Amino acid sequence: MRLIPLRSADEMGQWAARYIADKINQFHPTADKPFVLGCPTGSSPLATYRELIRLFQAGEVSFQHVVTFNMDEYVGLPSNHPQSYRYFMFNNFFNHIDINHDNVHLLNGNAADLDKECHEYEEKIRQFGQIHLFMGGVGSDGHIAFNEPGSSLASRTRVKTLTKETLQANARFFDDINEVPKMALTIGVGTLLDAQEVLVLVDGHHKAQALHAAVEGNVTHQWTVSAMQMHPKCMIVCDEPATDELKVKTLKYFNELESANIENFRAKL
Ligand SMILES: O=P(O)(O)OC[C@H]1O[C@](O)(CO)[C@@H](O)[C@@H]1O
Repeated sequence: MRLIPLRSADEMGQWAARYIADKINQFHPTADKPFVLGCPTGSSPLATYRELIRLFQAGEVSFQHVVTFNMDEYVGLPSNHPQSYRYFMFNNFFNHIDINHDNVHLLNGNAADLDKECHEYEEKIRQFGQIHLFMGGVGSDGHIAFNEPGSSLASRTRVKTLTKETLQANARFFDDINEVPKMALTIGVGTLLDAQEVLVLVDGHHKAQALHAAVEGNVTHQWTVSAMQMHPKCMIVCDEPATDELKVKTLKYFNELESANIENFRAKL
């Protein structure tokens, strides 16, 4: 696991966007060989999407041959609801880049048969072989995608009941906490572990315990982000407040490991 300790959420966005753009460009995607990108929603990836749009506008990356799979979606929100993850993705990202909308895959939280929807989603991912890079955010309870505490670390895409902590955290996006859907469709921890590479964004003091669990804790279903310790290629990008619960020694170790890469990245900004 790599940990990239940066200063701020904006800097995280710049790092993650540059990383994703470089991966796409190095892959040389074509219609027959698309780059498959996994996408999260929420506040964590906003700066990354903003920067990816800027890189696209600057001609530094194209999404013409990129296929996307989103991590999760609320159950029961109309697809044009401003808080639906479909709306979020088009509004914050897809409408501003050159992606072919046929290449966009989102879970349908209004499907008549939700289990079938989840099963077919896994099947669609399999048809592309593998997700090349899955970006994710983390909840303050350590959930990755909507894999809440207690989720099987072998889980696949399925329906999940959201915890009270997640409902409270996401209430800020709704007028009233009672409007937050209580269930979601989410890829599983196993789905994420199958990706070739995972990039996790962790920002803010309220995520400090989750970051501690991810980096210094044991692998446990109580903090599903900790399963990323078992991934052969996982990079966690964080800001300063998120490191509040890390041991000084841990932070020093990762700072030293990544200092040349971070200096190099800052020099190019
Ligand atoms: O980024 P936020 O809004 O803090 O939410 C944490 C994560 O939990 C989710 O809401 C569920 O996957 C993600 O969208 C997000 O990355």
